[in-house]
Amino acid sequence: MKRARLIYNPTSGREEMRRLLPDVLERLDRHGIETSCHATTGEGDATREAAEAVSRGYDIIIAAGGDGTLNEVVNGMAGKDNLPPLGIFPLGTTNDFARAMGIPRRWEDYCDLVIENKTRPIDIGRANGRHFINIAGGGSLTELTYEVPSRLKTLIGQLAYYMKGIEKMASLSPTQLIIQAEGYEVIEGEFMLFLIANSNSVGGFEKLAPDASIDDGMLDVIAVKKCNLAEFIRLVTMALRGDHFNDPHVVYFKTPRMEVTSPGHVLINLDGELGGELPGVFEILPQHLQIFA
Ligand SMILES: Nc1ncnc2c1ncn2[C@@H]1O[C@H](COP(=O)(O)OP(=O)(O)OP(=O)(O)O)[C@@H](O)[C@H]1O
Repeated sequence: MKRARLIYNPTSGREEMRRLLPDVLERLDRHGIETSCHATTGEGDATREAAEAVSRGYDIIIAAGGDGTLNEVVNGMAGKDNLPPLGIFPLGTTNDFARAMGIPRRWEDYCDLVIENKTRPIDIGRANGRHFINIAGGGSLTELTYEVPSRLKTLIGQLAYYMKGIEKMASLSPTQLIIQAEGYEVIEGEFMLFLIANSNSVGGFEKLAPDASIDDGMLDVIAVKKCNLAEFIRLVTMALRGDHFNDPHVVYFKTPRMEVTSPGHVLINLDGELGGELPGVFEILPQHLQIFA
């Protein structure tokens, strides 16, 4: 018998996990996976539980919830030795990461992947000691993810980000950044934002970093140089189609590690959550975690 720990956000996805729980547990148990559960109670709880599950030597950890819960679970696990593989039941609105990994929508299909032990290694990003799996970034526009009220988010999903984004563009301002990436000369200048992608699915922009691969040991960095509102809107439209790489405002490169500093006050966004502020050291932990996928 294997032992699994299922950490789920009971409020995610119209409380879907509560409904599915008996069937999920029964299916796993029938195939030799004895699963105990923890319903998260609020911020930070999933991180504590995941760290505890690693220490207690569970064979499998499963995170059920939105990207927030997943990020918390990864933060509880990453950096430790002897990590068990991680399963993901995507229950949120965007589920960026699960989409990038091609995780099946049907819970039955996903349980079967866990039962058959189908895993693949993934890179984990680290920024000033905290971890991210999808994307990190900074600059005024990346701050909008904290400002979308969560009730609005669940009501109308991704549209909320775009609405807030349009509202925010009017007050878009550049920041002075110094970017020191391993393998490159120092880049210094005024930027609208910088994004560091680990996977290639970012808030509906599937073509933002089409080359980003989850297991290549590299971060894909996209920085947008100072431009006016019209130019920026044009760039966003181009980015939806993946045509932004030839634009003179776009700096794009891959690196395993980089340091970003600024004389200004710049917040760091990690997987849509607030992750401290610059200066920041961003690095990749190559193939650090096994995911059922
Ligand atoms: N019982 C709970 N009640 C309220 N908030 C919770 C609870 N458990 C966890 N949380 C918090 O809710 C945050 C968001 O959760 P999560 O991302 O799983 O759900 P979501 O908002 O449905 O997903 P998405 O962000 O994709 O819309 C988590 O980061 C966590 O801090």
